Amino acid sequence: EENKAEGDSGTVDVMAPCRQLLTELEQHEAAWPFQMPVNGRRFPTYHKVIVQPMDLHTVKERLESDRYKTRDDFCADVRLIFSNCDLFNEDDSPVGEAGHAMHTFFEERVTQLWGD
Ligand SMILES: Cc1ncccc1N[C@@H](C)c1cnc2ccsc2c1
Repeated sequence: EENKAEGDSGTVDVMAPCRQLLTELEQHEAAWPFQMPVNGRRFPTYHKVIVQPMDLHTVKERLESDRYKTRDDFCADVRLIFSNCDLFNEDDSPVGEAGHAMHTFFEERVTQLWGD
């Protein structure tokens, strides 16, 4: 869906880079723990510790339903995935290591795309 902003040459899709970056995150080899919401039955303490769960599928649904008005809104939800991961998982655990790898990759791409 095109963004409503009118440039001089028609609409400008300001969220296109976010969709591209989300696809790269989904395809990353370390994305496996973050594709879908954490299952509370498999991890009964998770929702006691993590007050705002987030995952890549939820980010995709929000992006596709125009819930993000700026790229900062998008980045804040993606960063929530990694802060939740840091809080619940040991650094030297498989999920913890995957979270660090994904977070490093994400911040490097944010700098390349938006360079601020
Ligand atoms: C990101 C995260 N944080 C804390 C706990 C879980 C997870 N991920 C889930 C998908 C997950 C992560 N690892 C395993 C291993 C067997 S089932 C399963 C499910």
